[in-house]
Amino acid sequence: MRHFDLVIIGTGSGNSIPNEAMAGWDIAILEKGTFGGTCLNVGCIPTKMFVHTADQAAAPANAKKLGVDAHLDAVHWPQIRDRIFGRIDPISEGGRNWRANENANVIVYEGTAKFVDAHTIDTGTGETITADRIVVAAGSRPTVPEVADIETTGFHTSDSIMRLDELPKSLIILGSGFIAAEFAHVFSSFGVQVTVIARSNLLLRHEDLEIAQRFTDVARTKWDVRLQRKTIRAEKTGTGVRLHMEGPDGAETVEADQLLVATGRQPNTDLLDVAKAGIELHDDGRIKVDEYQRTSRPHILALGDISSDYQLKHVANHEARVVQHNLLHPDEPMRSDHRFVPAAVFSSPQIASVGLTEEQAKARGIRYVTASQAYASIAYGWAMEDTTGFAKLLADPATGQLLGAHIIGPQASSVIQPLIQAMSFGLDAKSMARGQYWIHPAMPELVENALLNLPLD
Ligand SMILES: Cc1cc2nc3c(=O)[nH]c(=O)nc-3n(C[C@H](O)[C@H](O)[C@H](O)COP(=O)(O)OP(=O)(O)OC[C@H]3O[C@@H](n4cnc5c(N)ncnc54)[C@H](O)[C@@H]3O)c2cc1C
Ligand SMILES: NC(=O)c1ccc[n+]([C@@H]2O[C@H](COP(=O)([O-])OP(=O)(O)OC[C@H]3O[C@@H](n4cnc5c(N)ncnc54)[C@H](O)[C@@H]3O)[C@@H](O)[C@H]2O)c1
Repeated sequence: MRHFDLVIIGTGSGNSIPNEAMAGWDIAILEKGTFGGTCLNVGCIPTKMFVHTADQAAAPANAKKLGVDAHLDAVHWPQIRDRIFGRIDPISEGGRNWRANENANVIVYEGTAKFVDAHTIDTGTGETITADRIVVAAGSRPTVPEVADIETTGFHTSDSIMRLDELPKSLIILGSGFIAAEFAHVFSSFGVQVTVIARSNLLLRHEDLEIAQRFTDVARTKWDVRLQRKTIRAEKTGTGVRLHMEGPDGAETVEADQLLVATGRQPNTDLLDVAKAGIELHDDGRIKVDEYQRTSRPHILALGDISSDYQLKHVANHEARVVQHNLLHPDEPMRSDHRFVPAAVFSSPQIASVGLTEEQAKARGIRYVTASQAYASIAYGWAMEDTTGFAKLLADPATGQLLGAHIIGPQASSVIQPLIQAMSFGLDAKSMARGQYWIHPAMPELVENALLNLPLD
């Protein structure tokens, strides 16, 4: 049986761990799917390439209020799809070739790995291997909700929807989180009739309440938004799919050409038989790790979606850097820093957030002051004629330190970055607002004014 110094399961963020300092180590990398993992192949990167294209497709309709008559002539779905994957697929293949053929100390096993015991792994290729240390970076996959006949009716998830043969005329999106919000924007901007079905009374319910409320209000002007619906059954029709639901007004149905299920993601621990390694799990199936990314078996480390509180690529990458350091420097390990984890929803409008929501501050009994600033009241907001965007901040009244920042509106994912920086480096709101120039009349004036609006001494 072949023995390795290090085995890494999963080629998403896990693939970034082997570096030159490990050139003398025997390393095995195990992958069951497409090399490069979720973000590159079916996640962040293709979705944002579609979102940018959707922003362009939506631009003519938005230009009207500025006095510009423009018209969207056509959306060439196959060309868009092939442009995006024509760029991504070679990157994945190149990454695979580099690891498999050009890294002298790395062997790639392409199969579904399973633990045999805490040091032994069945690679799923017919070969079983052993290792001194193991990194589990096996990610997550879409959850399919319990809806009668959904499997036989057929549906898409984020894994398949971006590779459709043709653009549907209509699309039902089941779910109301990140993926639902982003794909609703993409497909509706391409002219598809979109219905979004939510169990709760708001879309993006994890956001600060005022942000989720505003997003839901705007969404209702563009998409058929059905809130507080329980989906009971799916049914195949001559042209697509019909869903049977229970809602506030009783039973109802909705039909479309295609169905996208976007109801969350589950960790891939079940595929790995982790019980055989004696690794402890959370109730939701995630691997339990300590601040050094060590599992309950200290020679096994875990990172990213399979263990993290956050299903975000920048978090998986951060945790991979921590794991890499701790493998190389076991006597001087570093801790993961999850204090100020930002996230953005690349929909329309965009949303970005970091730190506490107002509801979390209240629930935890944390003292806070809050202030908002509308895009409509800054000069660049006038330029864009924005009427719905705003920034909302929470700060500690005693120290002026920021506790949370939430932005809904144009380029929110970029506009929020100085607030993430201030929180990460402990800059208080007043020093931040008045201790630097803010380029006039640019979008970050939204942040400057929100900071100045905070009722701080
Ligand atoms: C549609 C979508 C859009 C997203 N957009 C964003 C975004 O804009 N920004 C952001 O921060 N995050 C985004 N995310 C989340 C982000 O993609 C994930 O948090 C991140 O990719 C997780 O990385 P990972 O390394 O933990 O897992 P992954 O990248 O999923 O890698 C795990 C790998 O392990 C392999 N594997 C699993 N089980 C086994 C096994 N038993 N044996 C061998 N191999 C196995 C899998 O095939 C996979 O390749 C998005 C996710 C989706 C689905
Ligand atoms: N921009 C980004 O960073 C980005 C983009 C996409 C995905 N992601 C990551 O991927 C994860 C998965 O995304 P997601 O949108 O699938 O999950 P999510 O957790 O964001 O949202 C899932 C939604 O589905 C709802 N839901 C669950 N079961 C349901 C049912 N039976 N019927 C109707 N609704 C139901 C939930 O209430 C929730 O609103 C996200 O949590 C996020 O961390 C990030």
